[in-house]
Amino acid sequence: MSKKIRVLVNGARGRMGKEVVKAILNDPTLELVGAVDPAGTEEDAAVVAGLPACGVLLTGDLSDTIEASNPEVMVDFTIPQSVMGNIRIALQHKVSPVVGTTGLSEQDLQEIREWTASYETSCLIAPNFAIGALLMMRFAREASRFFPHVEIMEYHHDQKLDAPSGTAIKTAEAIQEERQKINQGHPDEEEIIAGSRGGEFEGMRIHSIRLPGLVAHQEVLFGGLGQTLTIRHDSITRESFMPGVIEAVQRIRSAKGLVYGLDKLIF
Ligand SMILES: NC(=O)C1=CN([C@@H]2O[C@H](COP(=O)(O)OP(=O)(O)OC[C@H]3O[C@@H](n4cnc5c(N)ncnc54)[C@H](OP(=O)(O)O)[C@@H]3O)[C@@H](O)[C@H]2O)C=CC1
Ligand SMILES: O=C(O)C1=N[C@H](C(=O)O)C[C@H](O)C1
Repeated sequence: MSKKIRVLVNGARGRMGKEVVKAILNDPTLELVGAVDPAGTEEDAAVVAGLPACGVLLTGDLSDTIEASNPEVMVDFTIPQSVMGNIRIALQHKVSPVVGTTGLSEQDLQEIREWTASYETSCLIAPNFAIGALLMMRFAREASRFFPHVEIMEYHHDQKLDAPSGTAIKTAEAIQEERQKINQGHPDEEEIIAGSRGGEFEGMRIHSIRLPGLVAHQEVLFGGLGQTLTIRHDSITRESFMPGVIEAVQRIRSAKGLVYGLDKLIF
């Protein structure tokens, strides 16, 4: 059997981080070598994730942990405020980041692109790792050729920090690349309550719903003459993201520079 890929999980106590720790420990091609979260509690990462102990303890400092554990890949599910710093630290150590954390701007992506070039290390930024969500984005892009009038509704749990979701932004970008430019809605429409029409992206409206009980869901709604088309994806549990995360970890070291979107790595 070929050598296992050495992986560090950043944000290992979080909702996604715990799921990733489990997925890595259950995959025979991967080895968990580090688990970072700010409290650095020194608890066993597997126990925190609900499995029997694996011997990897939670630590608090990313640089120190990279130096001590020598990972090849860092999986990052942290928070929008810390992700840029984390990516830079990983790249400086020639560790490839596989990043699920959302909230990155176009300018951030450009900066990461430059870092990957100067440190000669690849990096994946993937706003969504669920294969069904990638297909939803692809189908939405295709549909927008025939239905240019579109609104995006994204639904998430109420602990989410960023709005709109990374997936909604990526979907809007994909549609914008494909459809003819149009102005949607009535030219004289007026918002009686500010924000009622949602966020605006290149003439498209994005609506962000936050409620307990939700995980991650999105509808792309198209309207045409006498008809509507709805393309919907639901992540019912966070396990939905794990096959994509594992594929990404296995493939990122063979990629070059910044890869934006898991579709670019696997389709
Ligand atoms: N791409 C995808 O497919 C998906 C992306 N996401 C994205 O992943 C991110 C995480 O989501 P989720 O797991 O729900 O969030 P959580 O809040 O549950 O987890 C984030 C974790 O990161 C920790 N953290 C905060 N700052 C740092 C830091 N500097 N270094 C290391 N760890 C840190 C937090 O610790 P503490 O609580 O102590 O601050 C927390 O344990 C979000 O941006 C979300 O949008 C989520 C699902 C799928
Ligand atoms: O915060 C989440 O939960 C999710 N975030 C990602 C996003 O912003 O698109 C992916 C998924 O929707 C879950």
